[in-house]
Parts: sequence; structure tokens; C-alpha cells
Amino acid sequence: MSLPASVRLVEVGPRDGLQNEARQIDTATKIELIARLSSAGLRHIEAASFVSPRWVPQMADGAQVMAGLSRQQGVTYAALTPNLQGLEAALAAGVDEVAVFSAASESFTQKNINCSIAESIERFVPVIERAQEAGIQVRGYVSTVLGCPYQGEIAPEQVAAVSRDLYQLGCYEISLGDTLGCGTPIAAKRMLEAVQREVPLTHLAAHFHNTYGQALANLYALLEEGLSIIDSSVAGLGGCPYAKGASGNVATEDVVYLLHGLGIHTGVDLAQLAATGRWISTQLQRPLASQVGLALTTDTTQGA
Ligand SMILES: CC(C)(COP(=O)([O-])OP(=O)([O-])OC[C@H]1O[C@@H](n2cnc3c(N)ncnc32)[C@H](O)[C@@H]1OP(=O)([O-])[O-])[C@@H](O)C(=O)NCCC(=O)NCCSC(=O)C[C@@](C)(O)CC(=O)[O-]
Repeated sequence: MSLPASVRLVEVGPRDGLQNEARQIDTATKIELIARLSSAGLRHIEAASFVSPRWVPQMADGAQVMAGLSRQQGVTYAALTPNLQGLEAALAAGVDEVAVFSAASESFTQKNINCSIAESIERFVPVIERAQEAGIQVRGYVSTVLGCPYQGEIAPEQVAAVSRDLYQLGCYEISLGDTLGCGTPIAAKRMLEAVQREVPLTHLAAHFHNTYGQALANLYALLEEGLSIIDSSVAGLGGCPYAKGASGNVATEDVVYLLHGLGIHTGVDLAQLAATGRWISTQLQRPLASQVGLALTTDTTQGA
């Protein structure tokens, strides 16, 4: 067992966390959430999506969110861009990094971005070229890596093939999404093993939802394999509009508590993060979906 000494956290709450909220969230709340997250020590924050507002209305104010940020030094403010139109909008808004997104499942890709996996890869070619010209890095997401809401089981080799294609196109990092949150540790390890044959481990991130309560167990399994980049969402916010029934991402508070307990450095102040989780849950009028966040509201002896 060789656990990493530190983990880089990618906070996806302001994007993945909020994109599925039914009630429109005002831009000022999104901006304040991002500010609080950076104050808590998060250094990589997915702040917006430049996708079709017809498909995901909640993310329609990406440009205003970016314009309203008081940027902290050393923080990367990233956004999703499914095509050139999104990329141009993101560049105009001043994002630091963009992400393209496909999936290991054909059906999910059709539902999510209205094209096949092969078409998505073709569509990303000019997006990545243009982003590189503009001097910004591109992350690549592969969704449904441990199961698909429409197709069921997904072969690890299929995840590996899409990851390889995105990496070869120029994505500097591939984030592996258990969109449905249905994976278990051995399946997660098998999937990682297959992907590692195509993409170096240091360029892989885990992006796990917690629908079946397995996300922390799955993350621990991959930490044991040496994975050191984790996506998570404050207060366990989130869900994908095209994966019905899927719950939020693993809560950042829960991940930080686990990592600190393992002696792994994150740079995050857990108490401040937990306060942010409570704050945003109150703003959204939804129950706090972080076990650690809940524990810290009653047990103030637990610090970082
Ligand atoms: C990809 C498209 C645009 C294709 O959608 P389409 O309808 O095939 O696009 P189109 O090119 O035919 O254009 C149709 C209309 O959309 C507009 N349009 C076109 N592109 C843009 C854009 N970028 N920004 C703003 N508007 C845009 C375009 O201008 C046009 O407007 P009209 O002329 O009809 O008025 C659409 O399917 C889409 O926006 N999908 C995004 C879905 C999404 O955001 N899903 C959630 C994020 S993925 C996720 O959550 C998973 C992840 C990443 O977290 C990992 C995991 O958990 O697994």
C-alpha cells in the first residue's frame, strides 16, 4: 500500500453541484460560494459551464459569474465547454482552464451532449486546438466509468479507450466520472487498472458521485493504487441532469476528513469548508449531504 503524500482537490460544487438545482440560484450566491471555497483553501474550482442554456438553464450565467469573481492568486477557475461556441464564450469570460466532456457509454453521450462518442472526440479537436492557442489547459471528463443509467455495465476497456483518445487529443488530465455513483471498490480498481495502461496515473482524477454511499470506499481503493487527484463537491451538492436518480458528488468535507485522517496533505481548512457547506445548504434550502459536515455541527472537538 502506498498512499500519496498529498492530494490535489478539484472542487466542482459551483458547477456540478449547482447545475441540477431546480430553483434558479442567483449569480451573487454562486460568486460568494466560490469566494468561500477559495478562502477555505481550495485551489482548483470549477466555477461555471458554457453549455447551451436550453440544456442546462442553471448554468446560463457563466459569464456573469466569472466577471463577478474577486480572483485569488494561485486559484484556477475552470469551466466546462462542450464545443467551440462554449470555448469562445469561456475565453471571453476569462476562465483559466476548460474541460471537455464525453462518456464511456454511447447512450449517455447522446443524452448529455447530443452526439456519439466518436463525434464528441471529433468536436473536441478544434476546441482543444483553440484552447491551446489561447494558452489554457484542457481537462477531459469521461462519464459513466462504473455504470450507465441507460446501458448498465460498462467495460473498463471502453473507459480506457475514451480516456486514451482524450489524452492523445491534448487533455492534460482525465477525470473519471462515476456519474451514477453505483461503483464499488474492486470495480473501481479494475477500471483504473485498464485506464492506466493508456494514460499515466499522475494524469488521472476520480470524480465519484455518492448515490449508493460507496464514494469514499471507492476513493480509498484508488488512493491505495496511488491516485492523487480527486474531484468533490462541497456539502455533497449535485447530480447530473442526464442521470436521473444520481445523487451529488462525494462531499468535499468527507474527502478532506478522510485524507487528513490518513495523513495526506490537502491545504484545506476543514472547519472553514464545513461552514461553507452549511451556508450553501441553507441558501439552497436543502439538507446538508456531508456526513462530516453534519458531525461538525454537533461536535466542535473535531478539527482539521
Ligand atoms: C453540446 C450541446 C450544446 C449540443 O446541443 P445541440 O442542440 O446539438 O447543439 P447545436 O450545435 O445544434 O445548437 C443548438 C442551439 O444551442 C446553442 N448552443 C450550442 N452550443 C452552445 C454553447 N456552448 N453555449 C450556448 N449555446 C449553445 C446554439 O447556438 C443553438 O441555439 P439556437 O440557434 O437554437 O438558438 C448540448 O447538448 C449541451 O449544451 N449539453 C450540455 C449538457 C451538460 O451540461 N450536462 C452536464 C455536464 S456533464 C456532467 O455533469 C458530467 C460530469 C462532467 O460532471 C462528470 C460525471 O459526473 O460523470
